[in-house]
Amino acid sequence: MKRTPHLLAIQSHVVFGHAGNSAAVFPMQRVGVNVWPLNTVQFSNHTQYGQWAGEVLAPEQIPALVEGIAAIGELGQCDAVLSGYLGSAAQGRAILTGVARIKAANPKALYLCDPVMGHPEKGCIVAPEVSEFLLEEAAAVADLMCPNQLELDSFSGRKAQSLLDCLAMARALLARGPKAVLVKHLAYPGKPDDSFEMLLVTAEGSWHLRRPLLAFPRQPVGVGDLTSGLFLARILLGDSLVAAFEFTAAAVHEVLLETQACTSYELQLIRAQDRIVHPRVRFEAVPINM
Ligand SMILES: Nc1ncnc2c1ncn2[C@@H]1O[C@H](COP(=O)(O)OP(=O)(O)O)[C@@H](O)[C@H]1O
Ligand SMILES: Cc1ncc(COP(=O)(O)O)c(C=O)c1O
Ligand SMILES: [Mg+2]
Repeated sequence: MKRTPHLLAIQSHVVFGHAGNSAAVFPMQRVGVNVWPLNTVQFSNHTQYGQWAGEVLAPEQIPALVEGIAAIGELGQCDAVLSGYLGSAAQGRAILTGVARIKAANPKALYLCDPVMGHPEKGCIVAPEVSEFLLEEAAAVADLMCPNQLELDSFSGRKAQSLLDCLAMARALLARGPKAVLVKHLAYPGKPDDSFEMLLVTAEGSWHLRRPLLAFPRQPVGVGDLTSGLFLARILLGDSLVAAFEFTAAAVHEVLLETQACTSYELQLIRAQDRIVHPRVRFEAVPINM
């Protein structure tokens, strides 16, 4: 019988709705991964509501919890670590300590870093030290990185001018260490208005993917977290990087279709759960030869 992979997911938790682990854990479980959620914050709701209650986990708790799993002899079972929104660079460093401990217990374990930096136009920006930490420290350790274009722009210190420019920025990030860079959401002048585009860049090649851009009165939150979680889950389940990329785009699109049909602000993960596992749509990752 094929072993069920185990994945340590270190990101935020919201009591109501879906962001961070609250967007990623259930879909990753639903596709067949044993998820170990380690919640970096517990908030009542995601921050785009403009107000919330709750607390941030003390950074030292992250390696302490990892050590607790080591103490019961289970850490070697961990096949991957996923990290998302960081409250501070200190929290990021605590995650890297945990990653090093896990890689010592299982040298094959993968680390996917989603370098969440928020959207300045939504009033959500991370401290410059977090951006610096992600580029200078996390990128060197991460096996996979999943920025969106805003995050890539922030790493590059300028805005992308074309698709080729996005590709160059993703390649520059790849050169810092990861084996693959998934750009979850492209933005560049001249991008067709009706499409939502993504990019996968590895040492072997680059692939571009288009899916329909859906209209929402308010952009749902947690899409990025859902995207990086499903991408890693499918890799652990044995997909190639390109297959995991195509699967993720299709599954996320299904969730967005359901969310749009319900005119809901929060992602409709429960209603879309069967289609997350068996998306009806398929989007092709097209190789880019430039
Ligand atoms: N097909 C789509 N149509 C319209 N909006 C989408 C679509 N897919 C994702 N989005 C929106 O685009 C943004 C996704 O960008 P991304 O950077 O990947 O994630 P996030 O901002 O959630 O980290 C989110 O605001 C999400 O609500
Ligand atoms: C608590 C929390 N976690 C994570 C996120 C990131 O969500 P997204 O996937 O949209 O980047 C947000 C966004 O507002 C948030 O409020
Ligand atoms: Mg994000």
